Amino acid sequence: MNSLLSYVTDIEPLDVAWKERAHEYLETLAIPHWSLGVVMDIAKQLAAIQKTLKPTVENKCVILMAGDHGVVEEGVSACKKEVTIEMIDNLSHRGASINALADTVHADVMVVDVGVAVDLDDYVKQGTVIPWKIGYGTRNMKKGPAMTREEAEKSILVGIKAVEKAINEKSAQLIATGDLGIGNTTPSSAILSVMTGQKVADVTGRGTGIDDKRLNNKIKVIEKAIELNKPDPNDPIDVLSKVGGYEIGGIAGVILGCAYYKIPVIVDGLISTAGALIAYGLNCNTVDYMIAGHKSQEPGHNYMWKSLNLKPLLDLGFRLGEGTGAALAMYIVEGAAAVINNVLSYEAAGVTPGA
Ligand SMILES: O=C(O)c1ccc[n+]([C@@H]2O[C@H](COP(=O)([O-])O)[C@@H](O)[C@H]2O)c1
Ligand SMILES: Cc1cc2nc[nH]c2cc1C
Repeated sequence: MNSLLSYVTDIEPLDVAWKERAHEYLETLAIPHWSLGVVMDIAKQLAAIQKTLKPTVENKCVILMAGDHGVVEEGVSACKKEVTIEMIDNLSHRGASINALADTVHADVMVVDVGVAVDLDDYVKQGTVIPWKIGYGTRNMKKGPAMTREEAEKSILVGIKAVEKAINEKSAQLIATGDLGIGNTTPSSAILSVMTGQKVADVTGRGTGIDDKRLNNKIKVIEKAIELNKPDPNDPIDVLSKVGGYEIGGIAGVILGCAYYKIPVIVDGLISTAGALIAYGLNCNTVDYMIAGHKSQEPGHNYMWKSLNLKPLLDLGFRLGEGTGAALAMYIVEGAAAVINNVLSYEAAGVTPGA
Protein backbone atom coordinates (compact mmCIF):
# COMPACT_ATOMS: atom_id res chain seq x y z
CA MET A 1 0.00 0.00 0.00
CA ASN A 2 1.08 3.57 -0.65
CA SER A 3 1.34 6.11 2.16
CA LEU A 4 -1.78 8.03 3.15
CA LEU A 5 -0.24 11.25 1.88
CA SER A 6 0.34 9.82 -1.59
CA TYR A 7 -3.33 8.80 -1.88
CA VAL A 8 -4.56 12.13 -0.51
CA THR A 9 -2.43 14.29 -2.78
CA ASP A 10 -3.28 12.32 -5.95
CA ILE A 11 -7.05 12.86 -5.85
CA GLU A 12 -8.12 14.88 -8.89
CA PRO A 13 -11.23 16.99 -9.36
CA LEU A 14 -13.72 15.84 -12.00
CA ASP A 15 -12.58 16.39 -15.56
CA VAL A 16 -14.17 19.66 -16.74
CA ALA A 17 -14.23 18.62 -20.40
CA TRP A 18 -16.10 15.40 -19.52
CA LYS A 19 -18.57 17.34 -17.37
CA GLU A 20 -19.32 19.64 -20.31
CA ARG A 21 -19.53 16.76 -22.76
CA ALA A 22 -21.96 14.86 -20.50
CA HIS A 23 -24.04 18.00 -19.99
CA GLU A 24 -24.30 18.67 -23.71
CA TYR A 25 -25.17 15.02 -24.41
CA LEU A 26 -27.92 14.99 -21.76
CA GLU A 27 -29.39 18.14 -23.36
CA THR A 28 -29.77 16.24 -26.67
CA LEU A 29 -32.01 13.58 -25.08
CA ALA A 30 -35.80 13.65 -25.54
CA ILE A 31 -36.31 15.31 -22.16
CA PRO A 32 -37.38 18.97 -21.70
CA HIS A 33 -34.47 20.98 -20.32
CA TRP A 34 -33.11 19.18 -17.20
CA SER A 35 -36.61 17.99 -16.26
CA LEU A 36 -35.24 14.88 -14.57
CA GLY A 37 -33.53 17.32 -12.20
CA VAL A 38 -31.18 15.71 -9.69
CA VAL A 39 -31.22 12.41 -11.62
CA MET A 40 -29.63 14.31 -14.52
CA ASP A 41 -27.08 15.89 -12.15
CA ILE A 42 -26.10 12.38 -11.04
CA ALA A 43 -26.00 11.08 -14.62
CA LYS A 44 -23.60 13.91 -15.46
CA GLN A 45 -21.50 13.16 -12.37
CA LEU A 46 -21.32 9.42 -13.24
CA ALA A 47 -20.30 10.20 -16.82
CA ALA A 48 -17.61 12.63 -15.68
CA ILE A 49 -16.27 10.19 -13.03
CA GLN A 50 -16.11 7.24 -15.45
CA LYS A 51 -15.23 9.41 -18.49
CA THR A 52 -17.88 7.82 -20.66
CA LEU A 53 -21.40 8.72 -21.85
CA LYS A 54 -22.39 5.11 -21.01
CA PRO A 55 -21.53 4.85 -17.31
CA THR A 56 -22.34 1.64 -15.47
CA VAL A 57 -23.04 1.09 -11.77
CA GLU A 58 -24.12 -2.53 -11.99
CA ASN A 59 -21.58 -3.86 -9.45
CA LYS A 60 -22.54 -2.35 -6.13
CA CYS A 61 -20.98 -2.74 -2.72
CA VAL A 62 -21.77 -1.43 0.75
CA ILE A 63 -18.63 -1.14 2.87
CA LEU A 64 -19.66 -1.21 6.53
CA MET A 65 -17.02 -0.13 9.05
CA ALA A 66 -17.46 -1.33 12.65
CA GLY A 67 -15.82 0.00 15.80
CA ASP A 68 -16.39 0.54 19.51
CA HIS A 69 -16.13 3.65 21.66
CA GLY A 70 -14.63 4.16 25.11
CA VAL A 71 -16.89 7.17 25.64
CA VAL A 72 -19.87 4.80 26.03
CA GLU A 73 -18.86 4.48 29.72
CA GLU A 74 -20.12 8.07 30.12
CA GLY A 75 -23.73 6.95 29.47
CA VAL A 76 -24.06 8.64 26.04
CA SER A 77 -25.98 5.81 24.34
CA ALA A 78 -29.32 4.10 24.93
CA CYS A 79 -27.57 0.78 24.31
CA LYS A 80 -24.94 -1.25 26.11
CA LYS A 81 -21.64 -1.51 24.25
CA GLU A 82 -22.06 -5.26 23.63
CA VAL A 83 -24.77 -4.44 21.06
CA THR A 84 -22.00 -3.74 18.51
CA ILE A 85 -20.94 -7.40 18.75
CA GLU A 86 -24.53 -8.64 18.82
CA MET A 87 -25.20 -6.72 15.62
CA ILE A 88 -22.01 -8.12 14.02
CA ASP A 89 -23.50 -11.54 14.75
CA ASN A 90 -26.78 -10.45 13.17
CA LEU A 91 -24.98 -9.10 10.10
CA SER A 92 -23.10 -12.37 9.82
CA HIS A 93 -26.42 -14.20 9.70
CA ARG A 94 -27.59 -11.66 7.10
CA GLY A 95 -30.38 -10.59 9.44
CA ALA A 96 -29.65 -6.85 9.67
CA SER A 97 -31.56 -4.09 7.88
CA ILE A 98 -28.61 -3.43 5.57
CA ASN A 99 -28.63 -7.08 4.45
CA ALA A 100 -32.32 -6.83 3.56
CA LEU A 101 -32.00 -3.50 1.75
CA ALA A 102 -28.70 -4.23 -0.01
CA ASP A 103 -30.16 -7.48 -1.36
CA THR A 104 -32.96 -5.56 -3.09
CA VAL A 105 -30.41 -3.52 -5.09
CA HIS A 106 -28.10 -6.54 -5.55
CA ALA A 107 -25.32 -4.89 -3.56
CA ASP A 108 -22.70 -6.88 -1.65
CA VAL A 109 -22.17 -5.99 2.01
CA MET A 110 -18.56 -6.01 3.20
CA VAL A 111 -18.23 -5.83 6.99
CA VAL A 112 -14.84 -4.55 8.19
CA ASP A 113 -13.73 -4.74 11.83
CA VAL A 114 -11.62 -1.61 12.18
CA GLY A 115 -12.02 -1.22 15.94
CA VAL A 116 -14.47 -3.57 17.65
CA ALA A 117 -13.62 -4.18 21.33
CA VAL A 118 -13.19 -7.97 21.05
CA ASP A 119 -11.66 -10.40 18.57
CA LEU A 120 -14.16 -11.69 16.05
CA ASP A 121 -12.33 -14.90 15.10
CA ASP A 122 -15.42 -17.03 14.45
CA TYR A 123 -16.86 -14.50 12.00
CA VAL A 124 -13.48 -14.03 10.35
CA LYS A 125 -13.22 -17.81 9.85
CA GLN A 126 -16.75 -17.87 8.38
CA GLY A 127 -15.68 -15.10 6.02
CA THR A 128 -18.37 -12.67 7.18
CA VAL A 129 -16.02 -10.13 8.81
CA ILE A 130 -12.75 -8.69 7.49
CA PRO A 131 -10.23 -8.43 10.39
CA TRP A 132 -8.43 -5.12 9.95
CA LYS A 133 -8.64 -3.98 13.57
CA ILE A 134 -6.58 -0.92 14.56
CA GLY A 135 -7.55 -0.99 18.23
CA TYR A 136 -9.95 -2.66 20.69
CA GLY A 137 -12.33 0.30 20.80
CA THR A 138 -11.28 3.93 21.18
CA ARG A 139 -10.33 5.43 24.53
CA ASN A 140 -12.80 7.66 26.37
CA MET A 141 -12.47 11.06 24.68
CA LYS A 142 -13.78 12.82 27.80
CA LYS A 143 -10.55 11.78 29.52
CA GLY A 144 -8.05 12.22 26.67
CA PRO A 145 -7.55 11.59 22.93
CA ALA A 146 -9.75 8.81 21.50
CA MET A 147 -6.74 7.36 19.66
CA THR A 148 -3.20 8.23 18.59
CA ARG A 149 -2.48 10.15 15.41
CA GLU A 150 -0.85 7.02 14.00
CA GLU A 151 -3.99 4.96 14.72
CA ALA A 152 -6.13 7.62 13.03
CA GLU A 153 -4.00 7.44 9.89
CA LYS A 154 -4.05 3.63 9.97
CA SER A 155 -7.85 3.59 10.26
CA ILE A 156 -8.10 5.76 7.13
CA LEU A 157 -5.76 3.40 5.27
CA VAL A 158 -8.07 0.50 6.23
CA GLY A 159 -10.89 2.26 4.37
CA ILE A 160 -8.74 2.72 1.27
CA LYS A 161 -7.71 -0.95 1.46
CA ALA A 162 -11.40 -1.94 1.63
CA VAL A 163 -12.08 -0.01 -1.60
CA GLU A 164 -9.14 -1.79 -3.26
CA LYS A 165 -10.62 -5.14 -2.14
CA ALA A 166 -14.07 -4.18 -3.47
CA ILE A 167 -12.54 -3.23 -6.83
CA ASN A 168 -10.27 -6.28 -7.11
CA GLU A 169 -12.68 -8.93 -5.84
CA LYS A 170 -16.09 -7.54 -6.73
CA SER A 171 -15.31 -5.19 -9.62
CA ALA A 172 -17.20 -2.52 -7.67
CA GLN A 173 -18.50 0.40 -9.74
CA LEU A 174 -20.66 2.03 -7.05
CA ILE A 175 -19.86 2.01 -3.34
CA ALA A 176 -21.96 3.01 -0.33
CA THR A 177 -20.58 3.74 3.13
CA GLY A 178 -22.01 2.14 6.25
CA ASP A 179 -21.19 2.13 9.98
CA LEU A 180 -21.82 0.17 13.12
CA GLY A 181 -20.66 1.10 16.60
CA ILE A 182 -22.55 1.76 19.80
CA GLY A 183 -21.73 5.31 20.95
CA ASN A 184 -20.62 6.58 17.53
CA THR A 185 -23.11 9.44 17.27
CA THR A 186 -21.08 11.08 20.08
CA PRO A 187 -17.76 11.37 18.16
CA SER A 188 -19.71 12.18 14.98
CA SER A 189 -21.40 15.15 16.65
CA ALA A 190 -18.04 16.21 18.10
CA ILE A 191 -16.40 16.14 14.64
CA LEU A 192 -19.37 18.05 13.23
CA SER A 193 -19.14 20.76 15.87
CA VAL A 194 -15.37 21.15 15.52
CA MET A 195 -15.29 21.14 11.71
CA THR A 196 -18.34 23.33 11.04
CA GLY A 197 -18.18 25.63 14.08
CA GLN A 198 -21.75 24.78 15.13
CA LYS A 199 -22.57 24.67 18.84
CA VAL A 200 -22.48 21.17 20.36
CA ALA A 201 -25.98 21.66 21.83
CA ASP A 202 -27.40 22.46 18.37
CA VAL A 203 -25.97 19.40 16.61
CA THR A 204 -26.21 16.65 19.19
CA GLY A 205 -29.09 14.21 18.93
CA ARG A 206 -30.58 11.15 20.58
CA GLY A 207 -28.70 8.49 18.58
CA THR A 208 -30.26 5.12 19.37
CA GLY A 209 -32.90 6.92 21.47
CA ILE A 210 -31.68 8.53 24.71
CA ASP A 211 -34.01 10.56 26.94
CA ASP A 212 -33.62 14.28 27.80
CA LYS A 213 -31.41 13.61 30.82
CA ARG A 214 -28.95 11.52 28.83
CA LEU A 215 -29.03 13.99 25.95
CA ASN A 216 -27.98 16.82 28.29
CA ASN A 217 -25.20 14.60 29.64
CA LYS A 218 -24.12 13.68 26.07
CA ILE A 219 -23.84 17.39 25.18
CA LYS A 220 -21.71 18.04 28.30
CA VAL A 221 -19.47 15.03 27.53
CA ILE A 222 -18.82 16.28 23.98
CA GLU A 223 -18.19 19.85 25.17
CA LYS A 224 -15.74 18.57 27.77
CA ALA A 225 -13.94 16.32 25.24
CA ILE A 226 -13.48 19.26 22.85
CA GLU A 227 -12.33 21.57 25.67
CA LEU A 228 -9.83 19.02 26.98
CA ASN A 229 -8.39 17.72 23.68
CA LYS A 230 -8.50 20.97 21.68
CA PRO A 231 -8.83 19.36 18.23
CA ASP A 232 -7.53 21.62 15.45
CA PRO A 233 -10.31 22.11 12.84
CA ASN A 234 -7.65 22.76 10.17
CA ASP A 235 -6.05 19.36 10.79
CA PRO A 236 -8.61 16.58 10.06
CA ILE A 237 -6.30 13.82 11.37
CA ASP A 238 -5.97 15.71 14.65
CA VAL A 239 -9.77 15.95 14.90
CA LEU A 240 -10.23 12.26 14.06
CA SER A 241 -7.62 11.14 16.58
CA LYS A 242 -8.84 13.33 19.44
CA VAL A 243 -12.64 13.09 19.18
CA GLY A 244 -13.27 10.53 16.42
CA GLY A 245 -13.63 6.81 16.02
CA TYR A 246 -11.88 3.99 14.18
CA GLU A 247 -14.90 3.33 11.95
CA ILE A 248 -15.20 7.05 11.17
CA GLY A 249 -11.57 6.98 10.03
CA GLY A 250 -12.36 3.85 8.02
CA ILE A 251 -15.27 5.62 6.32
CA ALA A 252 -13.10 8.66 5.55
CA GLY A 253 -10.71 6.17 3.94
CA VAL A 254 -13.51 4.59 1.87
CA ILE A 255 -14.40 8.02 0.53
CA LEU A 256 -10.77 8.94 -0.18
CA GLY A 257 -10.24 5.53 -1.82
CA CYS A 258 -13.32 5.98 -4.03
CA ALA A 259 -12.14 9.45 -5.07
CA TYR A 260 -8.62 8.15 -5.75
CA TYR A 261 -9.89 5.21 -7.87
CA LYS A 262 -12.69 7.29 -9.45
CA ILE A 263 -15.67 5.39 -8.07
CA PRO A 264 -18.91 7.18 -7.12
CA VAL A 265 -19.56 6.84 -3.38
CA ILE A 266 -22.94 7.24 -1.68
CA VAL A 267 -22.49 8.66 1.81
CA ASP A 268 -24.98 7.38 4.40
CA GLY A 269 -26.05 8.98 7.72
CA LEU A 270 -24.51 11.07 10.51
CA ILE A 271 -21.50 8.81 11.15
CA SER A 272 -20.68 8.34 7.47
CA THR A 273 -20.92 12.08 6.87
CA ALA A 274 -18.54 12.70 9.79
CA GLY A 275 -16.14 10.50 7.79
CA ALA A 276 -16.93 12.61 4.72
CA LEU A 277 -16.01 15.81 6.60
CA ILE A 278 -12.62 14.27 7.46
CA ALA A 279 -12.06 13.15 3.86
CA TYR A 280 -13.11 16.55 2.50
CA GLY A 281 -10.80 18.29 4.98
CA LEU A 282 -7.90 16.18 3.66
CA ASN A 283 -8.71 16.87 0.02
CA CYS A 284 -11.73 18.93 -1.07
CA ASN A 285 -11.76 17.19 -4.50
CA THR A 286 -13.31 14.16 -2.74
CA VAL A 287 -16.70 15.89 -2.83
CA ASP A 288 -16.82 15.47 -6.62
CA TYR A 289 -17.17 11.70 -6.10
CA MET A 290 -19.71 11.87 -3.24
CA ILE A 291 -23.47 11.41 -3.53
CA ALA A 292 -25.49 12.43 -0.45
CA GLY A 293 -27.67 9.39 0.21
CA HIS A 294 -30.21 10.62 2.72
CA LYS A 295 -30.98 12.98 5.58
CA SER A 296 -30.71 11.39 9.00
CA GLN A 297 -33.08 12.39 11.79
CA GLU A 298 -30.03 13.46 13.82
CA PRO A 299 -30.30 17.28 14.14
CA GLY A 300 -26.71 17.91 13.06
CA HIS A 301 -26.83 15.99 9.80
CA ASN A 302 -28.09 18.86 7.64
CA TYR A 303 -25.24 21.10 8.85
CA MET A 304 -22.85 18.47 7.53
CA TRP A 305 -24.52 18.36 4.11
CA LYS A 306 -24.57 22.16 4.00
CA SER A 307 -20.87 22.41 4.77
CA LEU A 308 -20.17 19.94 1.91
CA ASN A 309 -22.61 21.86 -0.33
CA LEU A 310 -24.53 18.64 -1.02
CA LYS A 311 -28.28 17.90 -0.89
CA PRO A 312 -29.41 14.50 0.38
CA LEU A 313 -31.47 12.44 -2.08
CA LEU A 314 -33.88 10.91 0.43
CA ASP A 315 -35.59 12.04 3.62
CA LEU A 316 -37.25 8.95 5.08
CA GLY A 317 -36.93 9.58 8.81
CA PHE A 318 -33.98 7.15 9.06
CA ARG A 319 -31.54 7.18 12.00
CA LEU A 320 -30.10 3.71 11.77
CA GLY A 321 -26.79 3.92 9.94
CA GLU A 322 -25.36 0.60 8.61
CA GLY A 323 -25.53 2.12 5.10
CA THR A 324 -29.32 1.72 4.96
CA GLY A 325 -30.14 5.15 3.48
CA ALA A 326 -27.24 4.89 1.05
CA ALA A 327 -28.39 1.44 -0.10
CA LEU A 328 -31.84 2.79 -0.97
CA ALA A 329 -30.25 5.77 -2.74
CA MET A 330 -28.54 3.22 -5.03
CA TYR A 331 -31.90 2.91 -6.83
CA ILE A 332 -31.72 6.57 -7.79
CA VAL A 333 -28.12 6.31 -8.96
CA GLU A 334 -29.05 3.22 -11.00
CA GLY A 335 -31.90 5.29 -12.47
CA ALA A 336 -29.49 8.05 -13.44
CA ALA A 337 -27.24 5.54 -15.24
CA ALA A 338 -30.28 4.09 -17.03
CA VAL A 339 -31.37 7.55 -18.22
CA ILE A 340 -28.04 8.51 -19.78
CA ASN A 341 -27.60 5.02 -21.27
CA ASN A 342 -31.09 4.37 -22.62
CA VAL A 343 -33.06 7.55 -23.30
CA LEU A 344 -33.08 8.37 -27.01
CA SER A 345 -32.09 11.73 -28.42
CA TYR A 346 -34.79 14.00 -29.84
CA GLU A 347 -33.45 13.16 -33.28
CA ALA A 348 -33.40 9.36 -32.82
CA ALA A 349 -36.83 9.40 -31.19
CA GLY A 350 -38.29 11.61 -33.91
CA VAL A 351 -39.51 14.13 -31.37
CA THR A 352 -39.53 17.74 -32.57
CA PRO A 353 -40.25 20.11 -29.70
CA GLY A 354 -41.15 23.73 -30.26
CA ALA A 355 -44.26 25.78 -30.82
O1 LIG B 1 -26.28 7.11 10.66
C1 LIG B 1 -27.06 7.73 11.40
O2 LIG B 1 -27.57 8.79 11.05
C2 LIG B 1 -27.36 7.14 12.77
C3 LIG B 1 -28.11 7.86 13.67
C4 LIG B 1 -28.37 7.30 14.91
C5 LIG B 1 -27.88 6.03 15.24
N1 LIG B 1 -27.12 5.35 14.34
C6 LIG B 1 -26.60 4.00 14.70
O3 LIG B 1 -26.77 3.76 16.10
C7 LIG B 1 -25.53 3.53 16.74
C8 LIG B 1 -25.05 4.77 17.43
O4 LIG B 1 -26.01 5.35 18.28
P1 LIG B 1 -25.58 5.77 19.75
O5 LIG B 1 -26.83 6.27 20.38
O6 LIG B 1 -25.09 4.51 20.39
O7 LIG B 1 -24.53 6.79 19.59
C9 LIG B 1 -24.56 3.14 15.64
O8 LIG B 1 -24.46 1.75 15.52
C10 LIG B 1 -25.12 3.82 14.40
O9 LIG B 1 -24.97 3.00 13.26
C11 LIG B 1 -26.87 5.88 13.12
C1 LIG C 1 -30.66 -3.03 16.89
C2 LIG C 1 -29.61 -2.03 16.48
C3 LIG C 1 -29.20 -1.98 15.13
C4 LIG C 1 -28.22 -1.05 14.76
N1 LIG C 1 -27.65 -0.79 13.59
C5 LIG C 1 -26.78 0.20 13.75
N2 LIG C 1 -26.79 0.57 15.02
C6 LIG C 1 -27.66 -0.19 15.70
C7 LIG C 1 -28.07 -0.22 17.04
C8 LIG C 1 -29.05 -1.14 17.43
C9 LIG C 1 -29.51 -1.19 18.84
